[in-house]
Amino acid sequence: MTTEILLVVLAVAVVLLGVGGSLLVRRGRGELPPTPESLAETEAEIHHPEQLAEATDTVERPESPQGRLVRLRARLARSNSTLGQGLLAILGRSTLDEDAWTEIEETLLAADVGVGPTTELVDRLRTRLRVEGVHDPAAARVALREELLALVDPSLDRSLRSTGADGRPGVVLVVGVNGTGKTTTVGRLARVLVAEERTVVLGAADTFRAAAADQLQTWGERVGAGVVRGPEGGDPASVGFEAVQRGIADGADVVLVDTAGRLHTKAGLMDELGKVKRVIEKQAPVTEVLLVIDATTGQNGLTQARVFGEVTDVTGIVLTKLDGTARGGIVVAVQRELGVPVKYVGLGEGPDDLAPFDAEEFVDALLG
Ligand SMILES: Nc1nc2c(ncn2[C@@H]2O[C@H](COP(=O)(O)OP(=O)(O)OP(=O)(O)O)[C@@H](O)[C@H]2O)c(=O)[nH]1
Repeated sequence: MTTEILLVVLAVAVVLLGVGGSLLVRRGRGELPPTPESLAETEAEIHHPEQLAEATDTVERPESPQGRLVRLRARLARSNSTLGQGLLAILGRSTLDEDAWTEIEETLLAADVGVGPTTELVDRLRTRLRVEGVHDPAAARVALREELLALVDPSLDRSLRSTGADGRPGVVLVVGVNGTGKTTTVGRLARVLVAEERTVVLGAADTFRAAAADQLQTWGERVGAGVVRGPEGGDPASVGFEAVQRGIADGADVVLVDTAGRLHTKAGLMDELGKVKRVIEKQAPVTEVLLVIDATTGQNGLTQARVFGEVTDVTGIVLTKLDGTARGGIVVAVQRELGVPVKYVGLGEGPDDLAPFDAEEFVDALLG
């Protein structure tokens, strides 16, 4: 008998706790706790910044993006020592014969610079050293630096297009195959923007991977950014829509939308990304489409770039994991492939290891 009473009390407590918890999560929206029906596709959960600030003890202050590439240049130099130091060693030889130029070519190709840009660089450097009668290693280094720089192209506009018009937030759509570090990049970009004193809302439109939304929520909580997420397997476009709607309502500066990249057929990908963009643009124009590519995947990364470039208007590239590869030349190859600039590079696993890309810093880091 006593056991039965105890069980009843326990059951009542569990029910009360459940209802209380649901109300707590959804407070301020004047709604009842969610029913399975109310978690329909179009329903996205909204996590307000003030709720998040309460939930976390301390909101972090991320490192300013300025100077990050300088801080991280040692990682770039270390992983790409064969490229920079290798080229300098060959150019430092007393005579540059055919074999030496073949070696230079092979070094550039091994670093994923790509056939076209490699031929261009070798031809220009060769002509230049001959015409200018360069013999000493210091002068050869200056010439190499200038030619590498020309390939990376310092004239490209690498600023993030994150400013909206007419009082609406800028909208940055982040696309790419899952596993490239896309979600991590969205979280890191939020930190870059928060460090620049901008307010951010994150949209977890990668509804196919529940962990992606959880990850994003953690990133958001750490910097006090609101996160809009939907039910697992829900409609990514509606999450994007609600994220931008929330950004407008909160007067946020930027909305960053993480998308799913699990689709490998071009038609499916086109349908999905096209729909996300179209639906979002009922609220505000997408100001930037960033493609995330894992630098360690070489040719595979370039193939991905090609496919994404065909299905959506990519306006900027983020190259992740550049600290873990000797293929730094992919910066050149991928820019050529898409005709759009690399805007950020990932150089480590830390939350602030995403650096705004700078052509001169990059080339100087390569040459050590
Ligand atoms: N060394 C290094 N690791 C990175 C970099 N960018 C991301 N990572 C790591 O890669 C791991 C996760 O990347 P992914 O497996 O691609 O997962 P994700 O970030 O959720 O990415 P998506 O699946 O694309 O959404 C994490 O441990 C990140 O810290 C980088 O630039 N350098």
